[in-house]
Amino acid sequence: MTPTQDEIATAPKVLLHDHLDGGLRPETVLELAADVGYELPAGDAESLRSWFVDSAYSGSLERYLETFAHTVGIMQTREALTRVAAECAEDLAADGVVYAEVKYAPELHVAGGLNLEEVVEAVEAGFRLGESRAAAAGRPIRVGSLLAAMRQAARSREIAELVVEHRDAGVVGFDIAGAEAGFPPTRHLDAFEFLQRENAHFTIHAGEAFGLPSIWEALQWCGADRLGHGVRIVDDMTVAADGTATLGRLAAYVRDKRVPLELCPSSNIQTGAADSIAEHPFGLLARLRFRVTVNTDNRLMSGTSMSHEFALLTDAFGYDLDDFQWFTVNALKSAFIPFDQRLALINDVVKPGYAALNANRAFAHVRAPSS
Ligand SMILES: O=c1[nH]cnc2c1ncn2[C@@H]1O[C@H](CO)[C@@H](O)[C@H]1O
Ligand SMILES: [Zn+2]
Repeated sequence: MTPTQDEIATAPKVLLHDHLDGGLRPETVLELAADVGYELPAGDAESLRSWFVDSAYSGSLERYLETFAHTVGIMQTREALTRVAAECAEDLAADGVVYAEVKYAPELHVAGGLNLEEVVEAVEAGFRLGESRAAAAGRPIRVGSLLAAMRQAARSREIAELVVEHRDAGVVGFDIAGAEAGFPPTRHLDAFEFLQRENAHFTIHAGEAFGLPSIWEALQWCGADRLGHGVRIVDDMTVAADGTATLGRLAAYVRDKRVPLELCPSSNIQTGAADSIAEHPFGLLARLRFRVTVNTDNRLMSGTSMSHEFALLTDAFGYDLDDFQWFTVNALKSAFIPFDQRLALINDVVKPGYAALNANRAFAHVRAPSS
Protein backbone atom coordinates (compact mmCIF):
# COMPACT_ATOMS: atom_id res chain seq x y z
CA MET A 1 0.00 0.00 0.00
CA THR A 2 1.36 3.43 -0.91
CA PRO A 3 1.68 5.61 2.19
CA THR A 4 -0.53 8.69 2.15
CA GLN A 5 0.89 12.18 2.59
CA ASP A 6 -0.60 12.20 6.07
CA GLU A 7 1.07 8.95 7.01
CA ILE A 8 4.42 10.19 5.70
CA ALA A 9 4.07 13.43 7.63
CA THR A 10 3.12 11.61 10.85
CA ALA A 11 5.74 8.85 10.58
CA PRO A 12 8.68 9.40 12.96
CA LYS A 13 11.70 10.35 10.88
CA VAL A 14 15.42 10.62 11.63
CA LEU A 15 17.77 12.90 9.74
CA LEU A 16 21.57 12.58 9.78
CA HIS A 17 22.60 14.99 7.01
CA ASP A 18 21.10 18.49 6.97
CA HIS A 19 23.07 21.76 6.67
CA LEU A 20 22.03 24.59 8.99
CA ASP A 21 22.98 27.18 6.36
CA GLY A 22 21.06 25.21 3.72
CA GLY A 23 17.73 25.11 5.53
CA LEU A 24 16.67 28.67 6.33
CA ARG A 25 13.13 29.96 5.84
CA PRO A 26 13.17 32.47 2.94
CA GLU A 27 11.20 34.89 5.16
CA THR A 28 13.99 34.74 7.73
CA VAL A 29 16.68 35.31 5.10
CA LEU A 30 14.80 38.45 4.02
CA GLU A 31 14.35 39.77 7.56
CA LEU A 32 17.93 39.13 8.62
CA ALA A 33 19.23 40.69 5.39
CA ALA A 34 17.11 43.79 5.97
CA ASP A 35 18.51 44.10 9.53
CA VAL A 36 22.09 44.36 8.27
CA GLY A 37 21.51 45.93 4.86
CA TYR A 38 22.60 42.80 2.99
CA GLU A 39 21.59 42.75 -0.68
CA LEU A 40 19.75 39.61 -1.84
CA PRO A 41 19.03 38.35 -5.37
CA ALA A 42 15.23 38.57 -4.78
CA GLY A 43 12.95 40.83 -2.78
CA ASP A 44 10.08 38.61 -1.61
CA ALA A 45 9.89 35.21 0.01
CA GLU A 46 8.43 33.30 -2.94
CA SER A 47 10.91 34.70 -5.48
CA LEU A 48 13.77 34.08 -3.09
CA ARG A 49 12.63 30.49 -2.50
CA SER A 50 12.60 29.86 -6.27
CA TRP A 51 15.89 31.69 -6.75
CA PHE A 52 17.65 29.31 -4.34
CA VAL A 53 16.18 26.17 -5.92
CA ASP A 54 16.71 27.32 -9.52
CA SER A 55 20.28 28.48 -8.92
CA ALA A 56 21.18 25.30 -7.04
CA TYR A 57 19.80 23.26 -9.94
CA SER A 58 23.12 23.76 -11.67
CA GLY A 59 24.54 20.36 -12.61
CA SER A 60 27.66 20.89 -10.52
CA LEU A 61 28.44 20.87 -6.81
CA GLU A 62 30.66 23.94 -7.14
CA ARG A 63 27.85 26.03 -8.65
CA TYR A 64 25.31 24.60 -6.19
CA LEU A 65 27.54 25.78 -3.35
CA GLU A 66 27.69 29.36 -4.68
CA THR A 67 24.13 29.92 -3.42
CA PHE A 68 25.31 29.56 0.19
CA ALA A 69 26.93 33.00 0.03
CA HIS A 70 23.46 34.46 0.65
CA THR A 71 22.65 32.39 3.72
CA VAL A 72 26.09 32.46 5.30
CA GLY A 73 26.17 36.21 4.54
CA ILE A 74 23.35 36.92 6.99
CA MET A 75 24.38 34.36 9.66
CA GLN A 76 27.13 36.46 11.24
CA THR A 77 25.67 37.51 14.59
CA ARG A 78 24.70 35.62 17.72
CA GLU A 79 21.05 36.61 17.27
CA ALA A 80 20.92 35.45 13.65
CA LEU A 81 22.58 32.11 14.44
CA THR A 82 20.33 31.44 17.41
CA ARG A 83 17.21 32.32 15.43
CA VAL A 84 18.16 30.18 12.42
CA ALA A 85 19.01 27.19 14.65
CA ALA A 86 15.76 27.52 16.63
CA GLU A 87 13.68 27.68 13.45
CA CYS A 88 15.58 24.72 12.03
CA ALA A 89 14.63 22.55 15.03
CA GLU A 90 11.01 23.75 14.86
CA ASP A 91 10.70 23.14 11.11
CA LEU A 92 12.16 19.66 11.35
CA ALA A 93 9.90 18.80 14.28
CA ALA A 94 6.84 20.07 12.42
CA ASP A 95 7.81 17.70 9.60
CA GLY A 96 7.81 14.72 12.00
CA VAL A 97 11.58 14.48 12.50
CA VAL A 98 12.25 13.14 16.02
CA TYR A 99 16.04 13.16 15.92
CA ALA A 100 18.33 15.19 13.66
CA GLU A 101 22.05 15.83 13.27
CA VAL A 102 22.45 19.28 11.75
CA LYS A 103 25.80 20.48 10.43
CA TYR A 104 27.43 23.82 9.76
CA ALA A 105 30.94 25.20 9.40
CA PRO A 106 31.77 27.52 12.36
CA GLU A 107 34.64 29.09 10.37
CA LEU A 108 32.09 30.58 7.94
CA HIS A 109 30.36 32.57 10.69
CA VAL A 110 33.19 34.71 12.07
CA ALA A 111 33.06 37.59 9.54
CA GLY A 112 31.00 39.75 11.95
CA GLY A 113 33.51 39.45 14.79
CA LEU A 114 32.31 36.32 16.62
CA ASN A 115 34.93 33.75 17.53
CA LEU A 116 34.46 30.01 16.92
CA GLU A 117 33.34 29.36 20.51
CA GLU A 118 30.72 32.08 20.32
CA VAL A 119 29.40 30.69 17.05
CA VAL A 120 28.96 27.24 18.59
CA GLU A 121 27.33 28.66 21.72
CA ALA A 122 24.87 30.75 19.67
CA VAL A 123 23.84 27.77 17.54
CA GLU A 124 23.49 25.45 20.55
CA ALA A 125 21.30 28.04 22.29
CA GLY A 126 19.12 28.09 19.19
CA PHE A 127 18.75 24.33 19.06
CA ARG A 128 17.77 24.22 22.75
CA LEU A 129 15.21 26.99 22.16
CA GLY A 130 13.79 25.23 19.10
CA GLU A 131 13.61 21.92 20.98
CA SER A 132 11.63 23.49 23.81
CA ARG A 133 9.25 25.26 21.42
CA ALA A 134 8.74 22.01 19.49
CA ALA A 135 8.06 20.09 22.71
CA ALA A 136 5.53 22.75 23.73
CA ALA A 137 3.84 22.35 20.33
CA GLY A 138 3.55 18.58 20.96
CA ARG A 139 6.24 17.56 18.41
CA PRO A 140 9.32 16.73 20.48
CA ILE A 141 12.65 16.58 18.69
CA ARG A 142 16.29 16.20 19.69
CA VAL A 143 18.92 17.97 17.63
CA GLY A 144 22.64 17.16 17.77
CA SER A 145 25.10 19.28 15.86
CA LEU A 146 28.02 18.33 13.64
CA LEU A 147 30.80 20.87 13.19
CA ALA A 148 32.14 20.85 9.65
CA ALA A 149 35.47 22.14 8.39
CA MET A 150 35.65 23.47 4.83
CA ARG A 151 37.80 21.12 2.77
CA GLN A 152 39.43 23.89 0.66
CA ALA A 153 40.52 25.73 3.86
CA ALA A 154 43.04 24.74 6.51
CA ARG A 155 41.16 24.92 9.80
CA SER A 156 40.08 21.29 10.15
CA ARG A 157 42.32 20.45 13.11
CA GLU A 158 41.04 23.51 14.98
CA ILE A 159 37.41 22.58 14.23
CA ALA A 160 38.07 19.00 15.32
CA GLU A 161 39.32 20.35 18.66
CA LEU A 162 36.17 22.44 18.95
CA VAL A 163 34.10 19.27 18.50
CA VAL A 164 35.90 17.54 21.36
CA GLU A 165 35.58 20.61 23.61
CA HIS A 166 31.83 20.82 23.03
CA ARG A 167 30.94 17.15 22.86
CA ASP A 168 29.09 17.21 26.15
CA ALA A 169 27.20 20.35 25.15
CA GLY A 170 25.23 19.33 22.10
CA VAL A 171 27.96 18.73 19.52
CA VAL A 172 27.94 15.08 18.47
CA GLY A 173 30.50 14.90 15.67
CA PHE A 174 32.60 16.30 12.84
CA ASP A 175 32.47 16.46 9.03
CA ILE A 176 34.24 18.10 6.11
CA ALA A 177 32.20 19.95 3.47
CA GLY A 178 32.68 22.03 0.33
CA ALA A 179 33.99 21.17 -3.15
CA GLU A 180 35.06 17.52 -3.26
CA ALA A 181 37.06 17.26 -6.52
CA GLY A 182 40.65 18.37 -5.85
CA PHE A 183 40.17 18.34 -2.06
CA PRO A 184 40.54 14.70 -0.96
CA PRO A 185 39.75 13.65 2.62
CA THR A 186 43.43 12.88 3.38
CA ARG A 187 44.13 16.61 3.08
CA HIS A 188 42.63 16.71 6.60
CA LEU A 189 44.17 13.51 7.94
CA ASP A 190 45.58 15.16 11.07
CA ALA A 191 42.08 16.27 12.10
CA PHE A 192 40.69 12.76 11.64
CA GLU A 193 43.59 11.14 13.49
CA PHE A 194 43.10 13.57 16.36
CA LEU A 195 39.39 12.69 16.55
CA GLN A 196 40.15 8.96 16.51
CA ARG A 197 42.60 9.35 19.39
CA GLU A 198 39.87 11.26 21.25
CA ASN A 199 37.23 8.55 20.62
CA ALA A 200 35.10 11.11 18.76
CA HIS A 201 32.70 10.50 15.88
CA PHE A 202 32.85 11.82 12.34
CA THR A 203 31.30 11.48 8.94
CA ILE A 204 32.91 12.60 5.67
CA HIS A 205 31.22 14.02 2.57
CA ALA A 206 32.59 11.52 0.03
CA GLY A 207 31.38 9.99 -3.21
CA GLU A 208 29.09 12.90 -4.11
CA ALA A 209 30.95 14.98 -6.73
CA PHE A 210 33.94 12.65 -6.91
CA GLY A 211 34.06 8.87 -7.02
CA LEU A 212 35.63 5.81 -5.47
CA PRO A 213 39.04 7.24 -4.47
CA SER A 214 37.28 9.74 -2.25
CA ILE A 215 35.20 7.02 -0.56
CA TRP A 216 38.25 4.79 -0.17
CA GLU A 217 40.29 7.55 1.47
CA ALA A 218 37.41 8.53 3.74
CA LEU A 219 37.10 4.96 5.04
CA GLN A 220 40.54 3.40 4.79
CA TRP A 221 42.79 6.38 5.51
CA CYS A 222 40.62 8.66 7.60
CA GLY A 223 38.41 6.14 9.44
CA ALA A 224 35.03 7.75 8.77
CA ASP A 225 32.10 6.31 10.75
CA ARG A 226 29.65 7.22 7.96
CA LEU A 227 29.71 8.50 4.38
CA GLY A 228 28.04 11.81 3.51
CA HIS A 229 26.27 10.82 0.28
CA GLY A 230 28.59 7.92 -0.66
CA VAL A 231 26.23 7.45 -3.60
CA ARG A 232 29.06 6.85 -6.08
CA ILE A 233 29.81 3.54 -4.39
CA VAL A 234 27.67 2.14 -7.23
CA ASP A 235 30.69 2.76 -9.51
CA ASP A 236 32.19 -0.28 -7.78
CA MET A 237 29.47 -2.72 -8.81
CA THR A 238 28.06 -4.24 -11.96
CA VAL A 239 24.44 -5.24 -12.36
CA ALA A 240 23.48 -7.95 -14.86
CA ALA A 241 20.32 -7.82 -16.95
CA ASP A 242 18.55 -10.13 -14.45
CA GLY A 243 19.36 -7.73 -11.62
CA THR A 244 22.17 -9.79 -10.08
CA ALA A 245 24.83 -7.46 -8.72
CA THR A 246 28.54 -8.13 -8.43
CA LEU A 247 30.33 -5.97 -5.87
CA GLY A 248 33.93 -4.81 -6.09
CA ARG A 249 36.08 -4.97 -2.95
CA LEU A 250 35.27 -1.45 -1.75
CA ALA A 251 31.52 -1.80 -2.28
CA ALA A 252 31.61 -5.18 -0.53
CA TYR A 253 33.51 -3.60 2.36
CA VAL A 254 30.93 -0.82 2.68
CA ARG A 255 28.07 -3.31 2.76
CA ASP A 256 29.81 -5.93 4.94
CA LYS A 257 30.86 -3.36 7.53
CA ARG A 258 27.39 -1.79 7.48
CA VAL A 259 28.88 1.64 6.67
CA PRO A 260 25.96 4.09 6.83
CA LEU A 261 25.22 5.96 3.59
CA GLU A 262 23.69 9.40 4.13
CA LEU A 263 21.82 9.51 0.82
CA CYS A 264 20.30 12.83 -0.33
CA PRO A 265 18.34 12.13 -3.53
CA SER A 266 17.06 15.61 -4.46
CA SER A 267 20.40 17.29 -3.84
CA ASN A 268 22.13 14.73 -6.10
CA ILE A 269 19.83 15.59 -8.97
CA GLN A 270 20.65 19.27 -8.70
CA THR A 271 24.41 18.69 -8.63
CA GLY A 272 24.30 16.14 -11.45
CA ALA A 273 25.22 13.06 -9.38
CA ALA A 274 21.98 11.40 -10.59
CA ASP A 275 19.59 12.15 -13.47
CA SER A 276 16.26 11.52 -11.75
CA ILE A 277 14.86 10.01 -8.57
CA ALA A 278 13.80 6.89 -10.49
CA GLU A 279 17.39 6.44 -11.72
CA HIS A 280 18.92 7.35 -8.37
CA PRO A 281 21.11 4.55 -6.91
CA PHE A 282 19.00 4.66 -3.73
CA GLY A 283 16.76 1.94 -5.17
CA LEU A 284 19.66 -0.38 -6.01
CA LEU A 285 21.50 0.24 -2.74
CA ALA A 286 18.36 -0.44 -0.71
CA ARG A 287 17.63 -3.60 -2.70
CA LEU A 288 21.18 -4.82 -2.01
CA ARG A 289 20.66 -4.11 1.70
CA PHE A 290 23.33 -1.47 2.14
CA ARG A 291 22.75 0.60 5.28
CA VAL A 292 20.83 3.35 3.52
CA THR A 293 19.43 6.45 5.21
CA VAL A 294 17.24 9.21 3.75
CA ASN A 295 18.40 12.82 4.11
CA THR A 296 17.56 16.33 2.96
CA ASP A 297 21.08 17.88 2.64
CA ASN A 298 19.77 21.44 2.06
CA ARG A 299 16.06 21.99 2.50
CA LEU A 300 16.16 25.54 1.11
CA MET A 301 18.38 24.92 -1.94
CA SER A 302 16.68 21.64 -2.77
CA GLY A 303 13.14 22.82 -1.96
CA THR A 304 12.65 19.73 0.16
CA SER A 305 11.86 18.21 3.54
CA MET A 306 12.14 14.71 4.98
CA SER A 307 8.49 14.07 4.10
CA HIS A 308 9.13 15.24 0.54
CA GLU A 309 12.16 12.94 0.14
CA PHE A 310 10.09 10.00 1.47
CA ALA A 311 7.26 10.84 -0.96
CA LEU A 312 9.67 11.02 -3.92
CA LEU A 313 11.19 7.67 -2.98
CA THR A 314 7.77 6.07 -2.62
CA ASP A 315 6.74 7.30 -6.06
CA ALA A 316 9.95 6.01 -7.62
CA PHE A 317 10.43 2.71 -5.80
CA GLY A 318 7.07 1.86 -4.22
CA TYR A 319 8.30 1.98 -0.63
CA ASP A 320 5.81 1.37 2.14
CA LEU A 321 5.75 2.12 5.88
CA ASP A 322 7.92 -0.93 6.66
CA ASP A 323 10.63 0.40 4.35
CA PHE A 324 10.45 3.82 5.99
CA GLN A 325 10.75 2.22 9.40
CA TRP A 326 13.83 0.35 8.15
CA PHE A 327 15.47 3.54 6.82
CA THR A 328 14.65 5.30 10.11
CA VAL A 329 16.06 2.53 12.29
CA ASN A 330 19.14 2.46 10.03
CA ALA A 331 19.60 6.18 10.70
CA LEU A 332 19.28 5.79 14.46
CA LYS A 333 21.68 2.85 14.51
CA SER A 334 24.16 5.15 12.76
CA ALA A 335 23.57 8.27 14.87
CA PHE A 336 26.40 9.74 16.95
CA ILE A 337 24.55 9.91 20.29
CA PRO A 338 25.21 7.18 22.89
CA PHE A 339 23.89 3.68 22.17
CA ASP A 340 21.38 3.60 25.04
CA GLN A 341 19.82 6.85 23.80
CA ARG A 342 19.60 5.56 20.23
CA LEU A 343 17.97 2.38 21.48
CA ALA A 344 15.47 4.35 23.56
CA LEU A 345 14.46 6.40 20.49
CA ILE A 346 14.06 3.22 18.41
CA ASN A 347 11.99 1.38 21.03
CA ASP A 348 10.03 4.23 22.60
CA VAL A 349 9.44 6.54 19.63
CA VAL A 350 10.09 5.02 16.21
CA LYS A 351 8.64 1.52 16.57
CA PRO A 352 5.49 2.67 18.44
CA GLY A 353 5.03 5.45 15.86
CA TYR A 354 5.04 3.04 12.93
CA ALA A 355 2.97 0.49 14.87
CA ALA A 356 0.31 3.17 15.41
CA LEU A 357 0.25 3.99 11.70
CA ASN A 358 -0.12 0.30 10.82
CA ALA A 359 -2.85 -0.13 13.44
CA ASN A 360 -4.76 2.81 11.92
CA ARG A 361 -4.62 1.12 8.56
CA ALA A 362 -5.91 -2.16 9.97
CA PHE A 363 -8.70 -0.27 11.71
CA ALA A 364 -9.64 1.58 8.51
CA HIS A 365 -9.65 -1.76 6.69
CA VAL A 366 -11.96 -3.40 9.23
CA ARG A 367 -14.31 -0.43 9.21
CA ALA A 368 -14.40 0.03 5.47
CA PRO A 369 -16.97 -2.66 4.52
CA SER A 370 -19.64 -1.45 6.96
CA SER A 371 -19.20 2.27 6.28
O1 LIG B 1 26.13 18.49 -0.47
C1 LIG B 1 27.08 19.18 -0.10
N1 LIG B 1 28.36 18.79 -0.38
C2 LIG B 1 29.44 19.48 0.04
N2 LIG B 1 29.36 20.61 0.75
C3 LIG B 1 28.13 21.07 1.03
C4 LIG B 1 26.96 20.40 0.62
N3 LIG B 1 25.91 21.12 1.05
C5 LIG B 1 26.39 22.19 1.68
N4 LIG B 1 27.74 22.18 1.68
C6 LIG B 1 28.66 23.15 2.25
O2 LIG B 1 28.71 22.95 3.63
C7 LIG B 1 28.84 24.21 4.27
C8 LIG B 1 28.52 24.10 5.73
O3 LIG B 1 27.20 23.72 5.96
C9 LIG B 1 27.95 25.09 3.42
O4 LIG B 1 28.25 26.45 3.59
C10 LIG B 1 28.25 24.60 2.03
O5 LIG B 1 29.36 25.30 1.50
ZN1 LIG C 1 25.91 17.85 2.55
